[in-house]
Amino acid sequence: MQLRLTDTSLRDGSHHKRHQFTVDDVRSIVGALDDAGVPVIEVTHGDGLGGSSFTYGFSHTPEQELIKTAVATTRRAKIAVLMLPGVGVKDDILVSQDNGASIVRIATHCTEADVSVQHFQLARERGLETVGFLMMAHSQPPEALARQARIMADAGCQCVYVVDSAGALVLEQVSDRVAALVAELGDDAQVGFHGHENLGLSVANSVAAARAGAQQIDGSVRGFGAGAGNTPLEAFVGVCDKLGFETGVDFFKIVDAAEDVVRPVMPEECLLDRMALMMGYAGVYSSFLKHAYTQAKRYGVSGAELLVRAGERKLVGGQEDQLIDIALELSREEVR
Ligand SMILES: CC[C@H](O)CC(=O)C(=O)O
Ligand SMILES: [Mn+2]
Repeated sequence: MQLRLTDTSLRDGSHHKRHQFTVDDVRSIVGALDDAGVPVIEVTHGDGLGGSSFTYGFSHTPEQELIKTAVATTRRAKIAVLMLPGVGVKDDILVSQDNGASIVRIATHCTEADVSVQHFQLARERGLETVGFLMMAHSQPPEALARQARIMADAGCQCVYVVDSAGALVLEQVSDRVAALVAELGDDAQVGFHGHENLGLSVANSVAAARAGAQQIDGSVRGFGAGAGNTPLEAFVGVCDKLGFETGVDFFKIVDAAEDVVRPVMPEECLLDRMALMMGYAGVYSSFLKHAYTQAKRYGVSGAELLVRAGERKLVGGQEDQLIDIALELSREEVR
């Protein structure tokens, strides 16, 4: 069986690098991944088009410069961009297309697919390939996710992803969700899976997704992504070789790219440490990790406790400022 892989290190990894990618970083990573045969490479601010802001963190280099560089560097791989409606706007999609991106991935919280309808319609009218991201997929049962996937597919989405933003899903919880989408969408759209490593299961979960019928799988070379990182793409490629899934990616080349090209661009390795484990266990959006570090340090409270409470509050993307509220709550409790 054929799987189409997307590398997200130059988008999800942007969270880990606090959005400080340079043109040189993009050139070297895209060059190496393209050479290894990775078919799709995503390049955008970590929070998607338009994400460079006080709330999410300013980009070192304007994302459209990074997208242009990726397009100029790649020989075979398609360049994808991610957008969260409201963070970015439709014009951002059009500018990205003018700069050579050919796939647009629209991400919504997994109960809010209806906000993506106009973006899918626009993208298809303009001849872009479309992907939908149902984020925080652990928070909804399979049937509810499938209903949201149907909204995206009817709007023109060609592949709907089960997105384990918190790295909280465990094996059968992945296959049940993927299978529900496959049953709902049939030939109308493909199904994909995007994993995070917060409970140490991203590769196994991606295998579970593929076995349940997912045809597109995300990963990031060296795991370079938010939280404990994404599915390490080079490991997943090796596992696919062993299991008979065809990816078209050269294992030896991608292993070299991970070590020699991607690792030097990373500020540090993505770690499965206490904070990351709390995210997976409590079901917290992986991109909250750096914000949680910042607020825990600023208010002198436990980052792990902060994340557990963020999970209890069921925070979704865009509610980063509530981490300040929780940090204040914790510091008041400590004073008592
Ligand atoms: C802020 C967007 C988010 O990082 C998208 C994503 O990769 C996820 O939800 O896992
Ligand atoms: Mn992610």
